[in-house]
Amino acid sequence: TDIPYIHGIPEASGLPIFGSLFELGDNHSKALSRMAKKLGPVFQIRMGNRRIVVANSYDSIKELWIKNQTALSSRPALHTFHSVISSSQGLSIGTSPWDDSCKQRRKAAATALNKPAVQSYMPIIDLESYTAINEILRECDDGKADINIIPHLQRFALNTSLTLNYGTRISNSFDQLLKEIVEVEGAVAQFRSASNNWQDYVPLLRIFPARSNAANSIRLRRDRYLGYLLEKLKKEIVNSTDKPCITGNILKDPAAKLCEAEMKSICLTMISAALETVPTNIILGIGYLSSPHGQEIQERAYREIQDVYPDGDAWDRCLTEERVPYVTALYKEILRYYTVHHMSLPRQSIQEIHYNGARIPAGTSFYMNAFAGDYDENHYQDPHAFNPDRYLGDTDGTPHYAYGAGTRMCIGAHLANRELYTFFIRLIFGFRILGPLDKTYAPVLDGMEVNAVPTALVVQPKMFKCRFEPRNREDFEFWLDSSRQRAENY
Ligand code: HEM
Repeated sequence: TDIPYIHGIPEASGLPIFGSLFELGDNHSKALSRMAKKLGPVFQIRMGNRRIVVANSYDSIKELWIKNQTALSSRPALHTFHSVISSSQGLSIGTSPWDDSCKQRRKAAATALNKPAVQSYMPIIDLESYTAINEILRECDDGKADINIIPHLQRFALNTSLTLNYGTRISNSFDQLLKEIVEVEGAVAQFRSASNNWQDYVPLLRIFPARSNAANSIRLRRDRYLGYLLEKLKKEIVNSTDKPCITGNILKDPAAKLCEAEMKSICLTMISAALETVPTNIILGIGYLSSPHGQEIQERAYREIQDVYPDGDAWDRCLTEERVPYVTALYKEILRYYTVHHMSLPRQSIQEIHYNGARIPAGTSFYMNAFAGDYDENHYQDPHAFNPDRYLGDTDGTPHYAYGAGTRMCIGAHLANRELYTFFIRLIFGFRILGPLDKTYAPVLDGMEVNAVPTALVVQPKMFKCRFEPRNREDFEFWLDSSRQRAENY
């Protein structure tokens, strides 16, 4: 193994050469939780020739990821992703080992995603959530039609990412470029998934070229659209027809200390990071709200929105303030309950870590079983129940591990929270979300079983349908009109 056996940390038994790869199967989070029942919350496993320390409880994650955050600030380099997929456009921030360039890119991106910056992007969230909700309104047939909302939400996420980065919007759901980006980014995520790429752990498997060829073809397709978007923006800047956006700001800023490759890295980070995570949480949240229990949650949220906004101006006011605690609690519970990155993103230590008397050497890989941490019965009361109330009142510390934890925690969390809040305020204020008439399309509600592709990096919701019954069409048209008018002036 890359790192020798670590004394003082229990070890899962495994096979020669493959280690625990067979036992881990398709669903790493589930398999690791099973192993944790025998071995305790923290143990070491071998995946091929890599030794990995895995944390499976809320407190052990806190101890390793937060208390030891300086030591745990790097990311491991994996063959498929780091040598094949990323050889031309560079690495995204979330896959970069900790070095000066990573620090600089992380800092630039974090500045572009801090609170004041995010507030300046709210017109984009206004426009994109308006567009998606308007589409749902046109399709809903006053609550009589069973709707699959996934395509609407994919377009919302992609347009938000593209507009933030390049000032570009795709005006039609069925645009080729949209399909291409969604397909390629989905495939890239598959290459990052730990359970899909045995050649990352067993070097012998790299002599079979099929997987590398597939990764190469995806890389070329990704290069094509990233290049197209950047060139388009550069032309717009020359013609002074560009819209304000992150990449444009960096391109135009002579003081920006980033080279072209670093800027490209930020662009691909922003596109890939938000593309699946935000819409998946919205989709899963809508699925839950459409259930019988979801009806109670919606009605309570609706009442609380009305209490805060008796004049009916929640649609606009949610862009500038977050004043309905129950809706904040709702999106936090959606983030915890579904924890869409079950295994977060892998880490590598840069210093020795002392844990429970064991000395874990620098250079060790660490996996966070975030789903297990977010369902830890020693931390959450009745974790399998969907219950926004757990986030009301004084709640100390990290509410959940959906955004990871520590030094390399998600830097888009604030933007994502604002998107989730805006979307749910608008949806719940505008519609009653109901289950489908055709019950074969009812959503799966279990946080783990809802995932159609357990090997994927981010949960892929199983397809479901639901109905949207406008609470008051007249009010709705008025709100949509206010967003439309703002969009025209944007
Ligand atoms: C609900 C939506 C989102 C979820 C659940 C999510 C989740 C995560 C997770 C689990 C990590 C790994 C953290 C760790 O290792 O501790 C991460 C990293 C990251 N996320 Fe997010 N994310 C979301 C939205 C976004 C958005 C909107 C952006 C930016 C536009 C973004 C940008 C990033 C970046 C740049 C990193 C890498 C940080 C680093 O490696 O230093 N994320 N995210």
